[in-house]
Amino acid sequence: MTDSPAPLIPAHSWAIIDSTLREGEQFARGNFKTDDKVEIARALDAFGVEFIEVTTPMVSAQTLSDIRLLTGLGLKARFLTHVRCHMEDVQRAVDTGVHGLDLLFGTSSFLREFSHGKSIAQIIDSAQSVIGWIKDNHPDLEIRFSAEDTFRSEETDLMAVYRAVSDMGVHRVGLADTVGVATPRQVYTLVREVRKVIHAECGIEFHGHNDTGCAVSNAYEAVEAGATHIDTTILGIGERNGITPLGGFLARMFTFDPMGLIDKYDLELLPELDRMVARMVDLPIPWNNYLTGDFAYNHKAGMHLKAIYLNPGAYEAIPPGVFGVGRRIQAASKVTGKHAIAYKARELGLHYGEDALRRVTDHIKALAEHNELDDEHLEQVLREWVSA
Ligand SMILES: CC(=O)SCCNC(=O)CCNC(=O)[C@H](O)C(C)(C)COP(=O)(O)OP(=O)(O)OC[C@H]1O[C@@H](n2cnc3c(N)ncnc32)[C@H](O)[C@@H]1OP(=O)(O)O
Ligand SMILES: O=C(O)CCC(=O)C(=O)O
Ligand SMILES: [Mg+2]
Repeated sequence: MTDSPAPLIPAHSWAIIDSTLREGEQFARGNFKTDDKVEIARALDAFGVEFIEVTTPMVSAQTLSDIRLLTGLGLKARFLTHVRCHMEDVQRAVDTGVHGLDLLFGTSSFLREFSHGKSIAQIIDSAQSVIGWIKDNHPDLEIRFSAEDTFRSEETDLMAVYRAVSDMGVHRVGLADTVGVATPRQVYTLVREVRKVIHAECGIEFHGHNDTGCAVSNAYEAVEAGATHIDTTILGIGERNGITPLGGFLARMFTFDPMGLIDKYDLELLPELDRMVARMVDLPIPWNNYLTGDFAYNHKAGMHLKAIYLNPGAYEAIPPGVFGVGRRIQAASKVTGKHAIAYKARELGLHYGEDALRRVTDHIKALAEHNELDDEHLEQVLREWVSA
C-alpha cells in the first residue's frame, strides 16, 4: 500500500493575516466602531485565522484604545499593527499589546517622489534605526518590513532593501501589489527572487489589490512560489475595489489541500463572516461572490442538472456544505432538460413515461421562455400534467 500523495500546496505552509480591521478600514464604507471591531476580531478568531492586522494607533486616540481593547480580549489569533517605518509610530505601537509590527515603506519612484520623498539609501537607514530600536527595546515583538508598491519598484532597489532588512533580523518581508497591477507570473517570479536574498528563516508575506482582477490568483502564485503569509479581508474590502478576499483565497487553496483547510479553520463560519461585514458596510454580498454569493451554487442548464443529480461533483469544484452553504437546483427554465424534470417529478411522487416526460419538459421550457417558473409553479404544472 502506498501513502496518499502529498497535497500540491499543503495548508500548513501558509498562514492568513486578515486585514479587515486595517485594510478594511480603508474601504469606502469601512468605518468600524469599537463594538464592530470586537465582533470582527472575535469572528475571525472563531474562524481560526492566524493573524489579525489592525490599523496604526497613529490614526486617533480612539484607535489606540481600541487596539488595546482588542489585544486584551484573550483571543488565540495574534494581533499585528500596521505602522509607518517611523519612530513615533513605532513607539506608540509597542505597548498596545500587539504581537508584532507590520512596517512599510514605499519603494517605487511614485511613492518615493510623491509620498515620502526618501531615497532607497534613506529608506534603509530609517529601517536600520527603527528595526534596531524595536529589537533592542522590545525583542519579543515580531517585525515585518514591506516595500510598498513592490511591483512598480526597481528590482535592484527591492533586493537591496529586502537583503538589508533581512540582515537586520526581521521575521518577515512583505511584497505589496499596492495598485493591483501585478500579473500572476510576475508575483511568482519576484517571490522566488526575494527568497534568494533573504535569510532562510525569514517569512514572505503577500498583499494584493484587485484592480485588474488578479488578487486571488496573485495570492495563490505567491504561495506556490514560497510565500508564507497572505493578507486577506472579509469580502475583499479595502482601498478602491479591495484586496484578496478571505473566501476567494480559501476556495482557491481548498482545491489543493481540503483536509488541511478543514483542520485549520472553521470553514462553515464563512457565510456568517461575509454577512457580518456586508451588514457593517451596508452593502449586499455580491451575487457572484466566491462560495457565499446567492448564485455561487445555482445549477440551471439541463446538461449540468442531469449530472448534478447523479453526482454534484460533476459541476462543483468544492462541496458547498464544507463552507456552510447550500446548492440550488433551478429546474424550471428554458434551458432545463428531461432528466431534471423527471427528477423533480419523482420528488413529488410522480412518474411519466418517456413520451409524457418529453412533452411536459417541452411544455415547461416553452412556459419558461416567457417567464421563469418558481418551484410552486413547476409543482403545479407537473401535477396537472399527470391528472390531465
Ligand atoms: C497602501 C497603504 O494602504 S499604506 C497604509 C495607509 N494607512 C494609513 O494611511 C493609516 C491612516 N493614516 C492616518 O491616520 C494618517 O495618514 C497618519 C496619522 C498616518 C499620518 O497623518 P499626517 O501626519 O496628517 O500625514 P499625511 O497622512 O497627510 O501624510 C503622510 C505622511 O506620512 C509620511 N510617510 C508616508 N509613508 C511613510 C513611511 N512608510 N514611513 C514613514 N513616513 C511615511 C509622508 O511623508 C507624510 O509625512 P510628511 O507630512 O512629513 O511628509
Ligand atoms: O504593508 C503592506 O505590505 C501593504 C500595504 C498596503 O495596504 C498596500 O500596499 O496596498
Ligand atoms: Mg493595501
